[in-house]
Amino acid sequence: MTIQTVSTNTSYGGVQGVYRHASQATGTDMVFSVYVPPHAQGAKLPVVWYLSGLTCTHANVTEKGEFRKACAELGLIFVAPDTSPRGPDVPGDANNAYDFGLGAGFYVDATQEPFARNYRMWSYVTDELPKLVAENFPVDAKRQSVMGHSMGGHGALTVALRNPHRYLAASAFAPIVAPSLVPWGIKALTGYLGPNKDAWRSHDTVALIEDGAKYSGFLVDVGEADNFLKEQLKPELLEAACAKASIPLTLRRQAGYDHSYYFISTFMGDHLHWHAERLKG
Ligand SMILES: N[C@@H](CCC(=O)N[C@@H](CS)C(=O)NCC(=O)O)C(=O)O
Repeated sequence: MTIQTVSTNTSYGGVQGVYRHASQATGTDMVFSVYVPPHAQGAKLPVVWYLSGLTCTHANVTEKGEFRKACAELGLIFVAPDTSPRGPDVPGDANNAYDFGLGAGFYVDATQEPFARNYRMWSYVTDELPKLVAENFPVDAKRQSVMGHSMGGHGALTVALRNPHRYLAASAFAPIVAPSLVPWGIKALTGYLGPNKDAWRSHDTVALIEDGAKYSGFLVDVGEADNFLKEQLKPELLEAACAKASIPLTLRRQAGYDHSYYFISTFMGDHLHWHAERLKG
């Protein structure tokens, strides 16, 4: 599997790169970013996966996430995939809405037409891209963790709950915790997986926990001034599910913060320290 370098820039003594490759999973070219911190030659480093939210590419967090200083200090590789397949032949939302189709893959493998061929973001982020990154960067595959924002917070929590031994830590900014119950999620899961709600449960954090999935603990930040908090995010449902299942949850309600990268970048350092603590060799 080969990758093409789009750009590299030195930052905090490491290298911030952007790369392109032909994805088998999505049948399209995909672009992703990787930050490799300064490290001793031959060293293998832990890797943090960051899954982005609606409308994002790799670029939003790469440019606005302010993760590099902490990653350089903590010795963490940081990988940011795109949020959907893209290209002239990839079907999107019929009305060009921002919350379905391009930029809104929801980290599932679609089963419904016309999306099933390209919208395979679950396979992409849990299988194809990890293999590609391990082949091309100094990754210690035994030390991986995952975080994300909003739709990507949903992705991070579901990926962790379904692969608890591979991802040693999981955290989220403003995650969609119960997509089966909120407008963004209902639209996406119906469109990609069809109307049978049984098929949605393995892509719903609260449902996965209700169905018995276990995890060592989550760090979740939400902003109290986030316009999506009450209708789409509903952190109280995660709080209740974790309490019932005895899954440790650190849920922080941050006064004054909204849904934006001003919020994410403020608490990015806290999250990376949380991950580094759990990724120690
Ligand atoms: N206000 C946005 C809603 C989508 C949104 O807030 N997206 C979040 C993730 S759910 C985001 O990170 N947007 C890109 C950015 O802030 O850079 C829109 O209508 O495009």
